[in-house]
Amino acid sequence: MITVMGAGAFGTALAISLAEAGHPVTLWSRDHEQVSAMRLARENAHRLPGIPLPQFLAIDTTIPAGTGPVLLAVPMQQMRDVIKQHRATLEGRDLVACCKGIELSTTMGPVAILRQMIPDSAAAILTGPSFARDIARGLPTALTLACADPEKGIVLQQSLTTRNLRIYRTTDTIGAELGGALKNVIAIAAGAVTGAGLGDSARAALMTRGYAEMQRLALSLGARPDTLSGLSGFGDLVLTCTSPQSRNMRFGMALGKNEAFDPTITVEGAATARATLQRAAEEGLEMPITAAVVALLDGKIQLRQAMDMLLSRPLKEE
Ligand SMILES: NC(=O)C1=CN([C@@H]2O[C@H](COP(=O)(O)OP(=O)(O)OC[C@H]3O[C@@H](n4cnc5c(N)ncnc54)[C@H](OP(=O)(O)O)[C@@H]3O)[C@@H](O)[C@H]2O)C=CC1
Ligand SMILES: O=C(CO)COP(=O)(O)O
Repeated sequence: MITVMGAGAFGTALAISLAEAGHPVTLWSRDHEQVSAMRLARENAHRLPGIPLPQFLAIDTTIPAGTGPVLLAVPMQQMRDVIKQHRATLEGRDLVACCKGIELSTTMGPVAILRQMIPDSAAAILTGPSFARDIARGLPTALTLACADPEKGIVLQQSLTTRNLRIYRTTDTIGAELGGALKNVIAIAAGAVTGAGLGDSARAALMTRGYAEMQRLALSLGARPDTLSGLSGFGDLVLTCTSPQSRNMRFGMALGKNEAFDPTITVEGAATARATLQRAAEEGLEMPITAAVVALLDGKIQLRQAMDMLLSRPLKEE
């Protein structure tokens, strides 16, 4: 039995794909009302409207006991609390983080948190370019499964691959989690540039220099270059910085247009930008785009000033 914790857009999409592949799957939510509504309507009307839930997908507020893998598809800043509350049930099981970000209070990534909280379990992360709605509609997607234990990695890769989820494997958990976390920060910046109407050329420059920032921090923290250039890094950066399906990009677009953005929508890049800047400072690294995103979020500068700051930096070699 595979358990997916978090009946948000991503958790629901993964549960649909896995259930349709014939796996016994339980989709867990903390919310009794949401569970009743999903059971009745066979739809997650709040987070993934218009997509039917397979009849054989179980939906519950209780995590089924057993030994099957557990996918944690809750937002990054909530993951530690969720694990704390369910630690006894999760102990000894293979745990797969399905979130993208860096914890603000500790600057730790999801795999590091899993290892710290439940050291007896295998800790992995599933990440890469994939919109929940695309997965749920059965469209083809490719993801990266990172697990430091190569044998566990193979088992998880095999059990989570479905007709429309093609999963690649790596042991580089640092690279995989940082790629997914940092691309959201750059997507906010790309959205801001787009929202302000600064043009596709500016966005391409920003994505490229943003990628350089991602590499700078990730390589300094021990990531492998090929992970950053793979699905979880470059791949997800491209998707998120070019599609208004991305909430991080849409949030950035609102910033660029000086418009309000619905605060109930999950935008992982905002807290992660602050955590990233803190971590970069500890490493003695400059991350000017991330710094500009944080200053914009804090209302310290306007977009034009952010662009001027970036454009007036000392000229250097690429
Ligand atoms: N959406 C996408 O296309 C993709 C998302 N991701 C990643 O997946 C992660 C989750 O995002 P997504 O599913 O889109 O987010 P959503 O906003 O759609 O859903 C978040 C879910 O987490 C639940 N949740 C939040 N806090 C808690 C808590 N303390 N205890 C239990 N459940 C909680 C929410 O429950 P409730 O409704 O009760 O608040 C909700 O079901 C993010 O890190 C995101 O980056 C990755 C790839 C694609
Ligand atoms: O991570 C994602 C796609 O890979 C989803 O991006 P958003 O969280 O910006 O919607």
